[in-house]
Amino acid sequence: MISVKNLTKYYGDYPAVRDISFEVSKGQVVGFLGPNGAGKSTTMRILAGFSTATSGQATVDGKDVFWNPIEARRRIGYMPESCPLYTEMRVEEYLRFRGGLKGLNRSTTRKRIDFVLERCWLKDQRRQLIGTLSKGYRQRVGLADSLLADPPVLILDEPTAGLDPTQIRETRKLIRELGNQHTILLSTHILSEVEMACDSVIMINQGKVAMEGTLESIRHMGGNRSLEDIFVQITGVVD
Ligand SMILES: Nc1ncnc2c1ncn2[C@@H]1O[C@H](COP(=O)(O)OP(=O)(O)OP(=O)(O)O)[C@@H](O)[C@H]1O
Repeated sequence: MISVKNLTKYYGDYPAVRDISFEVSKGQVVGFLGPNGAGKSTTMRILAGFSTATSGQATVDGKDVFWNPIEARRRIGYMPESCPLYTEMRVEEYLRFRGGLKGLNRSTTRKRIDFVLERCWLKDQRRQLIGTLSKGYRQRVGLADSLLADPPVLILDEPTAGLDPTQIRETRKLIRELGNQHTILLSTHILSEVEMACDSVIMINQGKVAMEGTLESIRHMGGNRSLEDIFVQITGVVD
């Protein structure tokens, strides 16, 4: 469903992503795991069509991200790390606006808004100004937006960052449920999140894929140690 081949991205002279390749199969929830600055957001932004690559290939549902960007983007719901929401709009108004941008007709937009407001626990906030929402609620609006057009692929960049423990738990549960209908690539540096929400893991470090596989196979490759121990060894982060 997502295929990345030899993807490289330089910012000036700095290689943020270095020749990475990976595949995400249909229906999988995959954790994109790595320390700060590993290149997760950069890769996700490229996949979502918000940034160019220096070289390499990427397809989403068979559509080339660089050569067929409109078709590729139609298949992706992207939630960036900090959602660029319009603070002067009300939640429902914003989602209606986004539905229009995504090419949904009015009746589909209406139905989908009701669905995503319910799914993302936003029914009581539908008429609230986005600027008056707390960070956690803004994250929910970002998630609702990514689900709006019912895309087959969700690319979620640290969806639980900044949430309180209850919201984190609810969001992980939601992601798990969404995994029944969507292929999901989810970035995080929270290891327990991967263990709770994901089928498999792609670990990246310094712009390169360091290890990938199911949680079981990663633990096996790492000598049956915990995911945390393996992560610390790979990333060289010391307690
Ligand atoms: N627009 C930019 N210009 C220059 N360097 C950038 C830019 N965006 C990211 N970088 C650099 O590229 C590297 C990878 O950044 P990226 O945001 O992809 O990492 P990340 O894995 O998402 O990190 P985090 O977990 O902290 O969000 C970092 O060293 C970062 O400083």
